[in-house]
Amino acid sequence: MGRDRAGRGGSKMGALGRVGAVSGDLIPRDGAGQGGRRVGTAPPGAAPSLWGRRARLPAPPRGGPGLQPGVPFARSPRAQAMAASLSRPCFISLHVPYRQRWAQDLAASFRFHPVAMRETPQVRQLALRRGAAVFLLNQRLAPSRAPSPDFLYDMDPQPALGTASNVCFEVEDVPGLCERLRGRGCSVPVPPTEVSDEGGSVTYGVVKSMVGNISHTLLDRSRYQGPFLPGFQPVRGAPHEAGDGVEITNFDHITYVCPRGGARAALDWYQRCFGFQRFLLSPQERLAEGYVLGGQGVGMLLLALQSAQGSSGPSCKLVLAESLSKDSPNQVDTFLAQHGGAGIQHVGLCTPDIVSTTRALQQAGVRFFVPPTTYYSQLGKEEEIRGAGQDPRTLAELGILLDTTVPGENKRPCTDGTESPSRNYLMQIFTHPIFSEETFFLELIDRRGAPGFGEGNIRALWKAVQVYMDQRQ
Ligand SMILES: O=C(O)C(=O)Cc1ccc(O)cc1
Ligand SMILES: [Fe+2]
Repeated sequence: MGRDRAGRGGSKMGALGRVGAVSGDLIPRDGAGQGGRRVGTAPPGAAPSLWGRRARLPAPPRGGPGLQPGVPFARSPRAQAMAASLSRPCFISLHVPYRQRWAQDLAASFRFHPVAMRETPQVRQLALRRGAAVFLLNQRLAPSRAPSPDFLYDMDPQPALGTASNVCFEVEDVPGLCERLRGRGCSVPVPPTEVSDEGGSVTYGVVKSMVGNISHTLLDRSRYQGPFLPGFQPVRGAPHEAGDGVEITNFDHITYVCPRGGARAALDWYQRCFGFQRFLLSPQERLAEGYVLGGQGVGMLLLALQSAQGSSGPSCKLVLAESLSKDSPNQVDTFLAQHGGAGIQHVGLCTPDIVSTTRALQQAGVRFFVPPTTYYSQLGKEEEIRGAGQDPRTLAELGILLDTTVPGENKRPCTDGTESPSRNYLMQIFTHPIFSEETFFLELIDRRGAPGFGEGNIRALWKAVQVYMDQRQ
């Protein structure tokens, strides 16, 4: 099992179980990181971890699993065993074709900070971080038709266009999980591999999902004390995050576009292979059908699931979208056509202050979808926004959507007879696609007690994208 991935920059890599892993060419050959060295101890003067502190687990949601939006169902013991320790994403990999503009946008406009870098003659990999949200940007430095084995912690999706193709989860037992997944018929293109440098060692493997080009890196970094991952050099002088108005704390959810008939199959796969649990997006969702949005030119099926809240941190939400629309073009079918198949359509970034973050990002040049003009004037919307304690003019000016999960039910009468603001609502805004095609985009989401998704917001997004696409035709 495993393989040597020798001679690639900045780290020692070896097939697991072998003694004397081949050393990488940028690392002094002093034996550090090989057998005999004590792992798990920080080297003297080690830089602080760029991952931030590991989150302490909030208590799991209580009451009626599966009956409320955002609350997962109980798992079968088999799924529970499989799920043992999938964390929320460590990083999401973006791949950009040779010579295409990259990184500048995420760094300059989205205010993600370059924190660690790895370069070989063939590839450059740059980690960009904001809060606990880390994107790994990958690019080839030379043209080639063959898949490059040179991308560390990932596989080469050989992109013809920019794509977000890998989600990395932290797990406790990489070899064990890879073995179990192989036993379930999954393809494991990168078998468990150990990589080390002076900060310690990590083990990772890459498994292909059954959705389009999406793969998952399974990573154990419990024995690593360095700033990012072995093989990466910290980027010096990374700017301080405070004070630019942008507050992004972590990845909230990842939304996939699946081919027709594919969402249910993907749901089954994530339940069976990763032990993810289904949850209802909204109270209107019916278990057997999923969340079907129809009418007014919208046609989409959504299914949602999340990883178990294990010992390794908060869970990861996945939303699976499938087109039911006969109208074309629409955002889901257009994604499939331009992306060349299923894949990650957008990533939701959590913010505790969507107004300030949207404003700061707009000033930095980020373009957002504009909701239909009727959104803020629809019956009851202004009251809903005010009831939530937000200002309708500000939200309209910035294009932020607001949805209370169950309109009307959240208002809590105060003892003096007035109503206090609704407590359970969420606010969202969606960026234009970040690559040159109409495929991958980002979302800001500010959750105020609402763990699910809002029907009004999804409809408004659908329409906003539709208007944008119609204009570009
Ligand atoms: O509301 C959200 O944030 C979602 O992620 C749901 C969703 C899924 C697919 C779309 O094309 C639009 C919205
Ligand atoms: Fe989303």
